[in-house]
Amino acid sequence: MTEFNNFIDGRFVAGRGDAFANHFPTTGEVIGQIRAADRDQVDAAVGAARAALKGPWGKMSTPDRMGLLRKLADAITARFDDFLAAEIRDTGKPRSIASHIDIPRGAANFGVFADQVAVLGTECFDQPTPDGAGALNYAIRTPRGVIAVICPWNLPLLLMTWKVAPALACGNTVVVKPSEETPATATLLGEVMNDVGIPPGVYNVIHGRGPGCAGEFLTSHPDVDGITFTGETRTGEAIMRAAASGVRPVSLELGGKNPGIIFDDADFDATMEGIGRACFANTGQVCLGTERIYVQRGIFDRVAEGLAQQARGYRLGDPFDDATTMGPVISAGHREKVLSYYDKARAAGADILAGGGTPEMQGYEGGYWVQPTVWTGLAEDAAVVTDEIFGPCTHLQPFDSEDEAVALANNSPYGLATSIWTTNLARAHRVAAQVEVGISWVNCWFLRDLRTAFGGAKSSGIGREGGIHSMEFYSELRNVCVKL
Ligand SMILES: NC(=O)C1=CN([C@@H]2O[C@H](COP(=O)(O)OP(=O)(O)OC[C@H]3O[C@@H](n4cnc5c(N)ncnc54)[C@H](O)[C@@H]3O)[C@@H](O)[C@H]2O)C=CC1
Ligand SMILES: O=C(O)/C=C/C=C(\O)C(=O)O
Repeated sequence: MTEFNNFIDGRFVAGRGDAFANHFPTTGEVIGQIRAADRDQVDAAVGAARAALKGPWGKMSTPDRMGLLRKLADAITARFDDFLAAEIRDTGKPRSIASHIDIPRGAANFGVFADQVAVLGTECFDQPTPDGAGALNYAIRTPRGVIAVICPWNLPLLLMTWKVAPALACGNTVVVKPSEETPATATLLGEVMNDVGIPPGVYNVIHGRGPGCAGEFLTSHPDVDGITFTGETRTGEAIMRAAASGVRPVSLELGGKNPGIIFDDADFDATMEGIGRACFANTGQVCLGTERIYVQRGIFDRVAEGLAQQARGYRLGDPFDDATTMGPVISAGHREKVLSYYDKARAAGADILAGGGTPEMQGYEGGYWVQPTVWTGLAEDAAVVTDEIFGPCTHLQPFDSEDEAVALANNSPYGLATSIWTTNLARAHRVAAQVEVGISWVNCWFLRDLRTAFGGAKSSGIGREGGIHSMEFYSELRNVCVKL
């Protein structure tokens, strides 16, 4: 059984907070024990991060830091199989997904932000003065300081390094609080940090739950200079309240109820492939996933049947078997939440085109399984159509006109992402500009260029990360005005 310890100031230390079990979602068996950090240990982690800022890390040149980030990318790749096994055991996600998305992106994030900091410039202004000599204003970029990184369980290494890499690139130090469901890859990264020579205190990991525990101890710590978070909107609100004390900046990437819009001129096969992934990839546990689909009436039945067939075609099972295409959801609690929506859909009179319950899983009876599910026929104010479910399920609704599709898509407090499927380019541009989201995909989904702005509108978040936008959050500009 693996013991997940905290990583503070370059050393692994057993937590003095509560201890709780880590489960393998495929079977439900206990595979590890997490020893949460208590308040003093969170304090020690923040203290170590502060000391590292003042120490060798704070004094290191940007090229040297970039060199270490590139080494980190290489070192993750060198230990690819260890990271892969750790991620699969924590999440139950199929190897086919983790080996193509989670672990490669975990490494790539460090390379991308090393490149980004290499081309980072600042502004400069000549200023006329009454004496005619002028002044020169130029900005220098300073790290924000100690960054708290609060992560979810759906893409643990990918989302954690998406924040840690730019934070370190800008010269900050970090204290990471991984999800209590997925402690493994953040812990393993501690070993890699030591192996490549990242100074102690630059990267710290504290384990534990959120409210009243390590998460809250960290976000409310007065010596934290900024907080970055991905997860549920209500948690984002709690973190924002904590950040108000001390006026600390936050970057929040929150929930979604993302609409897909399919026009009748779409390339049918490509659309079905893309929208299917958008609904079911990672067992629907992707904040960008599509839980509402609006289909132009003429092709509604064909799309509905195509999607239902896809849902029925998933192969659930052993994540280490390459034939497996869908894993369980993350936990017993999350399964209960997802299934409660399956019940609500049935009670509200949905047409269940596929799934709608729990699969028979011989040999994996204790696992957290749910069936990939497709519904239609519900009103737009049904809970299944309004709430983020975060499971392998979606609801289809017909529309007649472009304006109606846009209005339906925008009828949500969330605004994270959309995908628009059409061969009419003018319409694609029009609709992409009108849907109130941070990310509009046209004829694709989850096609990521890591230089682009990533984040949500409305209740889906505050701020953008990615490329220069990450640099803006993880550094501060100081203007220097020189009288000539
Ligand atoms: N990427 C996303 O958008 C995600 C959305 N979710 C949604 O959120 C629901 C709940 O899942 P959870 O894992 O409970 O998400 P969550 O948002 O509560 O947890 C995410 C992280 O925040 C921490 N946290 C929770 N409360 C905190 C607080 N008051 N202060 C500081 N840290 C805190 C947790 O320990 C975890 O590390 C899911 O059912 C799903 O609908 C969950 C995970 C990811
Ligand atoms: O590609 C990314 O950087 C992020 C993808 C997914 C999420 O943010 C999420 O599911 O929370």
